[in-house]
Amino acid sequence: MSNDGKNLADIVKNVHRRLRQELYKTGDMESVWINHCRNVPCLKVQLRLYVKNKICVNFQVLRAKSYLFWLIFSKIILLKKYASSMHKLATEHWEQLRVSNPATSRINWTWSFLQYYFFSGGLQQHRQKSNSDTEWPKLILNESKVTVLDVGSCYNPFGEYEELDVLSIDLCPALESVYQCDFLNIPLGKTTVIDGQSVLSLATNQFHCIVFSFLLEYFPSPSQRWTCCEKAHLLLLREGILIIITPDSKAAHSNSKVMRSWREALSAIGFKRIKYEKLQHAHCMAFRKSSVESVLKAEDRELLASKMYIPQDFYNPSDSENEEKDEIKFTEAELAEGFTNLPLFDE
Ligand SMILES: C[S@@+](CC[C@H](N)C(=O)[O-])C[C@H]1O[C@@H](n2cnc3c(N)ncnc32)[C@H](O)[C@@H]1O
Repeated sequence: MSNDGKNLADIVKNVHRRLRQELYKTGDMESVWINHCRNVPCLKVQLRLYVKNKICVNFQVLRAKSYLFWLIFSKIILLKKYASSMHKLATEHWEQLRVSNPATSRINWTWSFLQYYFFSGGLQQHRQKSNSDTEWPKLILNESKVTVLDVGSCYNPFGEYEELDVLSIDLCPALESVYQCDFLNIPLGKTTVIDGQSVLSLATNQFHCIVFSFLLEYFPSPSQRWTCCEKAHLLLLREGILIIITPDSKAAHSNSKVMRSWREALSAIGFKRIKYEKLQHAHCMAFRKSSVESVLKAEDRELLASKMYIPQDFYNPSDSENEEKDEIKFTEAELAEGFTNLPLFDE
């Protein structure tokens, strides 16, 4: 990979690493998350507030406000930089590989699975296989389009497919075709509400497909990943599909324990894994919403949420500046290595 590509990948990885460090320091994932994404969608409001408060006579207060403003502003810049780096990495560097070797592409994989499931009889096959007495509702495609919610979309990679009706959302979108939305905290209700460039709420039982492509490892805690999967279950139509793609450049077996653990957690939510494939740089999985909402006890939920771990969750953050160097200290270092890298391709 070129130096430019490596630099872009470092910007992306550093944001993930910083979140994990913050969580280790404070142990409070809620405040870490609020801090991370606070005010991202309301830069205009922040600027207005700041200008209004500039008349404040108390110098200390003004200094504190300036500092706060600087903090907020630097965070916004950080997330914007992340968005543009991720966009460039995917569309310039990874795209070259997609063209030369289409089998390596998570986008191609997702599209070919959706074609099979929704347009080539896959849905019917799985309905029969499920051996359920339940009367399955007919999953209807509106105008023959598959409704897709692409969470953490960044640059709307699925927008190119005419057969898909895609709602792309991201904490900090790289493009205007992607709506701003914090999926972790978005309210779910009867209708989807969009205001300008932001999604304010999402309707349950609405989507044929939800995509988490390179999303879950962004979160520093297993329970945040679990929350996303629970939300996906509520938002999907019955028999709908959750696609999860997670980066890993190692051989399939190296992280099979992690993938098994995710599968168990998702099964408890009501998702059945119906397709798994290891591509050169990613694990690709399709989960089918096979049951209506399950009622879980609080202690079971906690245990199940912990199953959504990734190896980096166990790093000592004081070592994390030199994460790669320090891997040898961990018993699961082998396992962890694959996940410390977003796909970094050797040229
Ligand atoms: C590694 S990028 C993946 C981009 C794209 N899906 C792909 O496969 O190339 C992860 C994206 O998830 C977004 N993200 C992280 N947390 C999110 C949240 N709570 N709600 C919405 N998007 C989120 C980030 O802003 C980032 O753009």
